[in-house]
Amino acid sequence: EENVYTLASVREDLIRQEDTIIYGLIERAKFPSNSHTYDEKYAQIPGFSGSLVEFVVKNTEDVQAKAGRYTNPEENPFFPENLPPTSVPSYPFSQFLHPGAASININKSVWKMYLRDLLPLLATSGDDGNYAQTAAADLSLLQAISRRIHYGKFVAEVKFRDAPQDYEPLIRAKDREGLMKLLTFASVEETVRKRVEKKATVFGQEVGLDSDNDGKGKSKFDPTVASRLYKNWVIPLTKEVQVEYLLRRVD
Ligand SMILES: O=C(O)C(=O)C[C@]1(C(=O)O)C=C[C@@H](O)C=C1
Repeated sequence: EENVYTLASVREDLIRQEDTIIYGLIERAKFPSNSHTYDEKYAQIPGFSGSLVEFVVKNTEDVQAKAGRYTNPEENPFFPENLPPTSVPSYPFSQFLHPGAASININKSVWKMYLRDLLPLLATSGDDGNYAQTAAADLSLLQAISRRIHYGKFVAEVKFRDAPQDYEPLIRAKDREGLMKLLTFASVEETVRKRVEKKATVFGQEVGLDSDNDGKGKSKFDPTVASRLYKNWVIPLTKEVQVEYLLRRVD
């Protein structure tokens, strides 16, 4: 098999994805809240009903679907309805996941969390007119967060293969609570949260040539937003994906 997933390799991948999410936070924090971006009544785009951010995300997903993005089982669209098929030659992505994985997409929850919970923490209030740029920053951050959360499918498959005898009885009994307990590693979660806050502090600081001033300037965003994002939403939703995946794992 081309792509071998192990608990160590999926955790390494999750660590690398932290960087992408933190850069995404920094890029979005560059803009103020720009509430018109999210206002359905503001946009008035001919032939489209919805907000500017919906317009940008839907249309970008259309283009990326044609370019093959969603043939990779690590990717999940926000608007899977009416997405065009890929128009490029297909790549043989490893079929590591159980086929039930394809029916798991919790991007509706990710979207709601992003608009309702994350943006108010991240963006200072204000309006600078850069709505399209704001929507583009939202899109990359949403995609990074979604990819991380749905990576729970791979984490769960690895855990199942490592200990089917522990998982199978809980799956058959549809014991969500038991599964949640079995897949949880509290100390790993704590390490993740602390590392994310440290990375956010380091990546968000001003870098100058005078080392006396390093880390003294204004941070590009509040690093605790990154750790709160992980603690309150990213880790819980990754675990929800793991439970949903496992419940479909034995048929
Ligand atoms: O590393 C794992 O084992 C995971 O399942 C990932 C993760 C996370 O989202 O960071 C989720 C659940 C575990 O309790 C620890 C960490």
